Amino acid sequence: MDRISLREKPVDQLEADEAKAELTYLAEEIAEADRLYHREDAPVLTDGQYDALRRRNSALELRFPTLRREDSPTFRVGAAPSEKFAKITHVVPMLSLDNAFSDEDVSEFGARVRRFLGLGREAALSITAEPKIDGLSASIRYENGELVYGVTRGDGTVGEDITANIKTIASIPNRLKGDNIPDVVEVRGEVYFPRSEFLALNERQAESGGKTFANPRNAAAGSLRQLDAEITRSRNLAFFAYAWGEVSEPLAETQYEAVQRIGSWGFTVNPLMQRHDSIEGLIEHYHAIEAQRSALDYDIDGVVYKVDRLDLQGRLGFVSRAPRWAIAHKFPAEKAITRLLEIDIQVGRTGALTPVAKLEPVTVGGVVVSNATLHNEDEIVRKDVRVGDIVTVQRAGDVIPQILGPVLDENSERGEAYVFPTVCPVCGSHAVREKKENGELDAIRRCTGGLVCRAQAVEQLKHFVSRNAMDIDGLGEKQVTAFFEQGMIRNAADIFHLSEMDAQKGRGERLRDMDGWGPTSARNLFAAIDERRDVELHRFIFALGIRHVGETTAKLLGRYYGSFAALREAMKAAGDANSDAWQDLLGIDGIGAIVARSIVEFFNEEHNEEVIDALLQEVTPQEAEAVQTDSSVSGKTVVFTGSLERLSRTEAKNQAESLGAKVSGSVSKKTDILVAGPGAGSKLKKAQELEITIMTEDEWIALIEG
Ligand SMILES: NC(=O)c1ccc[n+]([C@@H]2O[C@H](COP(=O)([O-])OP(=O)(O)OC[C@H]3O[C@@H](n4cnc5c(N)ncnc54)[C@H](O)[C@@H]3O)[C@@H](O)[C@H]2O)c1
Ligand SMILES: [Zn+2]
Repeated sequence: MDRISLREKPVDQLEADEAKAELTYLAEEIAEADRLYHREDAPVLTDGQYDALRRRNSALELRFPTLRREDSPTFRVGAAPSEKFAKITHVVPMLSLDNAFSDEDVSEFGARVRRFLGLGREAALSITAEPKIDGLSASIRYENGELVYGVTRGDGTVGEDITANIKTIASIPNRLKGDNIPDVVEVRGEVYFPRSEFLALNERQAESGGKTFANPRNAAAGSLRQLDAEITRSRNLAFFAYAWGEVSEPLAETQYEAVQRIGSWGFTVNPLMQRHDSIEGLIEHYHAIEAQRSALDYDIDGVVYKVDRLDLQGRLGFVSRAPRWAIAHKFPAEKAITRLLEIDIQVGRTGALTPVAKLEPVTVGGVVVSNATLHNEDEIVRKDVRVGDIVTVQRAGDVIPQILGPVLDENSERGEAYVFPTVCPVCGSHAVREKKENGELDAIRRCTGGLVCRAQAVEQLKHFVSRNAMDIDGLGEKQVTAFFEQGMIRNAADIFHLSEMDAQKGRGERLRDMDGWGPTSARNLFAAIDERRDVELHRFIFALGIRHVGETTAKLLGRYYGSFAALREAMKAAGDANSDAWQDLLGIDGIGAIVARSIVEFFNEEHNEEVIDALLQEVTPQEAEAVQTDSSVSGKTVVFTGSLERLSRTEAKNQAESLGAKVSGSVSKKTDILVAGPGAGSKLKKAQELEITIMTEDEWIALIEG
């Protein structure tokens, strides 16, 4: 999700219309993140990124109160319940919490509460502090001590009915214990996934081909929000009670006592909950909890403070999505220090080379980390991370831990600066960084050996056989992946040997004997493959999977060069940046420098050449559909410039091409005709210098119609 990069402009420098646009953007972005996180249990942002979006939104609304949207994230909690579940409306809404990120934020919270209540600085104010459990909240309703239903928070007003799932959780009683039980009580708290179970769950999931989870919170959400409660049961979820919803009688006078009372009914309440009379006391306890964090069997992401007296809570009430009497003091991201053993380069399915740090295993926030990302080449340089260094690793509530940088002192003995490979570690082809539109280098280095690179093979093969490429009947993504996995094809050329290889196999081992195949379908497949041996040129070019070359570019290339041999020869020549071939390629209307460079790199990578040679043994791409060769402009190179009045640019271009002309975007010695409309500038001047035939639009039309 590239879109989430925060706009950098300081809030106090924004104009109202900019702020308005940004508020719209933030509302959409946050709503989408909420949906993915709360409903799909599949977040795409880190919690840090998400919190930053919300903070920016609040800052904007503070500065431009009138621009606050009706659907502002400030008013919203969570996400609407999923259609998968029946809905239950909360009698008492389930809200979120405001966040504090620093000690000052906590002091400010205390001051705010005192101001609101009209309490002087000396007046007593007791506040509880307890871990903020990173799971998902649920409300469980009891009538006369019997469990009636369980609900998720949903959007705070309406939640999802998860009664069957809740009943499978051992730490949630089906019947409340003791004799001190209200007629009606909704116990609220957090369902979480014990850490001790988390790694084991992921291992089991991976083995059985199921979904693995990024962290215990997602595992908890994914396990609880199941249609099949037996799956929930198998997951050993746990629950901490810390709050309540509707009650038929007051539970106690204070938060602390109310929670202890809930505990007496058979619920687990958190043993780290304390009461303090000063902000200093709270912050001290915060640090004490933080220090134990990695030893706890549950993930926590902060400490929640709540005004202890329930009568004061009642007076303080709520602001939009959170109570005024509570705040969550979030922990900074978790860090640890360890040694960087090695930098591994992994090649992705699209050829991207990603550096992965191999670490001496270390526990970060309760999870053993032995791999971390280094993002890309520039990051390694910027942080000057070297193999052998002691480095700081961070895990910020998200999936992949990252390396922050080396920890150095005068005595550090360091290795050489890391040199990022310029060849693909998988296939040995060149790996290059593209220049972007703005002239900067792309952060990602990619393998150019698209046709030979094992890392890219499956994706390449899928593309090769796809509908708009070779379009082989009966050979789709599924089949080609299966053949690859069975070792029957490694690259595109192998497809054309399938039938031959198959014929050499013994009885019971041939394709016709395989699951899902039979004599007819196997025969049909081989026939379909044979039929595509004389594929159209543009399909063949597209099928090669050259980066940036889509169907349109493939057609342009096909039309311009006419045959595969001509294209290939020209591209080899274009490897020389001073060549006419390179200028020619750049001149093709519709092909920019980035695309051109990528094509040339592809054809000049020797590994690709081998596969192209092998392919050409099997496939004979047809010459581009014969264009009219007897027209007055066939074979001529034409450039259009200035504004055209009778034809649109595209029309003029298509027409010229269908008459066998080549349309170029720039004037060179090779240009035969320049069609110049009003407003023509530098191209006209250049054509005059080169003494090229110059025509008006009318003259051009007369020429082609004549
Ligand atoms: N990564 C993403 O895309 C993404 C998207 C949405 C939300 N989030 C995460 O969720 C947070 C916002 O979600 P939220 O609205 O649930 O707010 P929140 O998680 O910051 O705080 C409210 C919740 O804390 C929970 N909680 C845990 N222990 C508690 C305790 N002892 N007392 C009271 N409540 C306790 C309750 O479930 C409550 O609903 C963000 O700060 C972010 O970390 C991430
Ligand atoms: Zn490669």
